Amino acid sequence: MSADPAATLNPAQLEAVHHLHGPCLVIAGAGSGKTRVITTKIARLLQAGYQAKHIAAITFTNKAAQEMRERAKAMVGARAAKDLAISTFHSLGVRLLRAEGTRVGLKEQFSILDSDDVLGVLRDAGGTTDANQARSWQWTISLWKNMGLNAEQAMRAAKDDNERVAAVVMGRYQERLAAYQAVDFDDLISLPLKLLTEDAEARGKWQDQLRYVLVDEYQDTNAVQYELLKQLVGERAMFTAVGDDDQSIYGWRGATIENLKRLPVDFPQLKVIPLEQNYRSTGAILRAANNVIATNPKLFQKKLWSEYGDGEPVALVEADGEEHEAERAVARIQAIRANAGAVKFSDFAILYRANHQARIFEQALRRAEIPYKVSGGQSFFDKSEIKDLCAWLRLLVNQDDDPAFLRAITTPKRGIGHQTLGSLSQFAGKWKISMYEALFSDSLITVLSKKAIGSLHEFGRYINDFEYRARNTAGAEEAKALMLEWLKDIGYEQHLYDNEENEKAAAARWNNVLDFIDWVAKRCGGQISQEGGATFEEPKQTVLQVAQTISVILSLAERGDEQDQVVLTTLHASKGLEWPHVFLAGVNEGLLPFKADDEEMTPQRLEEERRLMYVGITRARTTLAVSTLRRRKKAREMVMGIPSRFIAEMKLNEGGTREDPREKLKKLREAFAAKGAASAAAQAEKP
Ligand SMILES: Nc1ncnc2c1ncn2[C@@H]1O[C@H](COP(=O)(O)OP(=O)(O)OP(=O)(O)O)[C@@H](O)[C@H]1O
Ligand SMILES: [Mg+2]
Repeated sequence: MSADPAATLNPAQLEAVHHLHGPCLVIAGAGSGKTRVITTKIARLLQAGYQAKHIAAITFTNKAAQEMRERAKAMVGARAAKDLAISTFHSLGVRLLRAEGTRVGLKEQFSILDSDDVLGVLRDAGGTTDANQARSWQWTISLWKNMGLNAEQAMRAAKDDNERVAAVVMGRYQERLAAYQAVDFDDLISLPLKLLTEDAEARGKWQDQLRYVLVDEYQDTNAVQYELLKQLVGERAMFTAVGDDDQSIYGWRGATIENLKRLPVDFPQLKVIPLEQNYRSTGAILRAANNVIATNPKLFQKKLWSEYGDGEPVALVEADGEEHEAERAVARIQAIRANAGAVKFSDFAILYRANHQARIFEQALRRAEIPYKVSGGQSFFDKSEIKDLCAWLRLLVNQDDDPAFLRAITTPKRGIGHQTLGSLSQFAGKWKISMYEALFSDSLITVLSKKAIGSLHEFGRYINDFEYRARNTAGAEEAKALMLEWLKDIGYEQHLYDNEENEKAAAARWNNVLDFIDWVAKRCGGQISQEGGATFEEPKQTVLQVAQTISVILSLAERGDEQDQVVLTTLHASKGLEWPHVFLAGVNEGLLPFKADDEEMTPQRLEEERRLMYVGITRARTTLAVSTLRRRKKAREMVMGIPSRFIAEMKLNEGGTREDPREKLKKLREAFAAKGAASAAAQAEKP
């Protein structure tokens, strides 16, 4: 361990790190080093004699937990770090239930239901096959559970008939979970809470086990999590919580800022420490962030300043549509990398409000051969339907690609069974040829029936025929027609509907397929009509040529250096993280602030969206681009894009020279001293 783990902290951070004998709350803006306080404090606690296993740090996501473990490891060494209990509230809950579940009526082996399982149980409990109905119950019941309500209490709290029905379903749902010996995610918090509240012995044991608790992102805890924390720390109240009320973005999931207000009431000895220096962002970025959040009512007054100077102004990108926006993002990445030395791909993040916004960026990044990863959501190209289609395209390009062959021949199913394919594969292995080549071999008859060979030949002929057509079809419109014909030939749409549990999911997949087809077709050139009606002429390419480039792009992206990738992520999942270069996409009314068509925008919702914008801006260290769409796609239609009110609130044209007051003072003093020295020198020169 380094001599003093806190060597590079400022006095306020040090105060938080060294405050060991009582509860401590660090409340401070983004990038002020709150998480750094937590990791350093872990080292400090070890130094002060705490054993690692007695220290629990609670983070908001598994990823954050992993990162904190890495940081702790670097600071205190792998041995000490191993025993630290660094986890999310949920995984801490799992640990408690695995150890003590029998005390709250669980068998030793209980199961944890994921969201799909829960929907299944809810449909059963509510006697419906309607997935949307089940989803709405799931939502309501989860909120109730997070507020600490049981079914009876929920019934009393219910505001209308819908909610009363939900409360009845909740009762039946809980009965079923008990019968199945299963818990859902919310139970992972509420059952440990019940345990610690009602069982003094268990409470004593765990308070003795986890002697010091640290909580990051405290503003996003919900009521049940807060109660659990209270039970864990008990009267001794040895804990440090850090948070920022301006970054509370999970109100929709039951997180409540009340927890911040309650802390000093429940723990009168609480030491509250503000941090004011930001170590993350340039002045220009910080000013934009401060300006936006200033519009929200304040719980705690915070003034953030940075020593880093103004830096580059925040860039405002105005794009003609989603595709243009993605091109602009790619161009920025390329320009920044070209202009500055040693900029890695992993220095860039593209942030957006909703998952579906990722796809167009993915496609543009692929086209530019820039490695990327979609964090906290599924990549478009990892979706099974897109992988299916890519397998077919790969097979067109190279019939000897066995994995692609296997995927294509089995999706959709065409009555060729596993046994047939197994024999074909063995035969191919024996003769060291590809499965495709094996399929046309005369001696295949020694291992397969005539009927099986007949179906294999049919598939082989189809591939040949498709390849021939792909070789001879060029231009966007023609390409699209060919590909739609192909999908019809192989019955792909039907395949999706046969394999998805509900129609909505199948329709969503089919939509992805159509998007993919459009994307491929556009690359085939010719007369292309752009979003919004403009057309232009591109050199024509055949479908086969395009399939070739796509195959290359696909394999490139898969081989890409795992670490060095542009990050695509939602604003919610970006919390706590930072990148040198951030591109904030789709900053439009309706998208950010997000507003559903049937939704009435309450002031509370708007404030939460504004905090989300604040989170987004404050992820950036060196450059920030905020992008807005002049036109945007809404349900497959183009609508006019209205710049988000948050853009005006950033006040990008104002200021730019506003200095850190301390900097200003220092300069004044220096000027004064210089002046004094000059006049002294002038005096001295006088005869
Ligand atoms: N005293 C310090 N001196 C230099 N750099 C620091 C100091 N404290 C923190 N940093 C750096 O500043 C950046 C922001 O710190 P950190 O992530 O801890 O802030 P935070 O308050 O947790 O931010 P957020 O609210 O976004 O979670 C990190 O790169 C961190 O290493
Ligand atoms: Mg943090």
